[in-house]
Amino acid sequence: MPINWSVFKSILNIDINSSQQEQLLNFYEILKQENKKHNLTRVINFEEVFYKHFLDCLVFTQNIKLNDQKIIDIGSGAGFPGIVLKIIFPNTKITLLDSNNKKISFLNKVINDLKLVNIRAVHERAEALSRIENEEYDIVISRAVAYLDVILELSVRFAKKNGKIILLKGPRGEQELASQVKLAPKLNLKLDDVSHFYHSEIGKRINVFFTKVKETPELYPREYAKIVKESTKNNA
Ligand SMILES: C[S@@+](CC[C@H](N)C(=O)[O-])C[C@H]1O[C@@H](n2cnc3c(N)ncnc32)[C@H](O)[C@@H]1O
Repeated sequence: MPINWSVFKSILNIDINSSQQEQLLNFYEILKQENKKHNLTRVINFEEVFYKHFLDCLVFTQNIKLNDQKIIDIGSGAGFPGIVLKIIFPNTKITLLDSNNKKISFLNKVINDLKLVNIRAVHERAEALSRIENEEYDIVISRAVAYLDVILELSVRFAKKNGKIILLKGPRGEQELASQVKLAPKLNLKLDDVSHFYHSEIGKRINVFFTKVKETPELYPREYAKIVKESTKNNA
């Protein structure tokens, strides 16, 4: 089946050139190949990867202009959204973070094979790395990593003052939103926008945008076990 690249424009108003198309195809081939060994993603049929990974990762760019920002993708997994963002917005500077070394090896292979620059993959936990890379990023993004209040606390310290935290969520995002009401002010975050999107092939997406208004209190992020325990209690 021929690939309908025009949907980047028609659905998301994104212009994509032939070298970006080639990079996405190469990314897909590496993913398919390595998935046989490492079980990186459930979604592997090309059409599904095209809509449910590539296009899905770009929906939020309708709400924010990407150019040369410094971005960290927490829990990047097989490179979503970080690798897709690098291909489509090559001037961004991207850190891909994951606590699973198998994912980091895969991400390094993609970076090398596609000859991507100004992008690195780091094997570490978010709560540990954010104490080191404190307030270094313009944008902190993640997709499908944890419940909304948990990922918010894991993200917050990475963001610069006035930096953005963007959570790419599925249909359950709406219900998870209640968990930010008490937490966001403690983290010095302001909820900017909750963006609802639906497309028959991509599905229902809820993207949540925060701005960091002041520096992060020393307490945060707490130990992972504590964050999850409180989240479970609050969201029971
Ligand atoms: C369900 S996968 C999602 C991967 C990718 N973002 C996507 O949307 O396909 C969640 C990833 O987050 C990573 N992860 C979970 N908790 C983490 C933490 N505290 N620090 C860094 N990575 C974490 C896991 O290793 C896993 O690769």
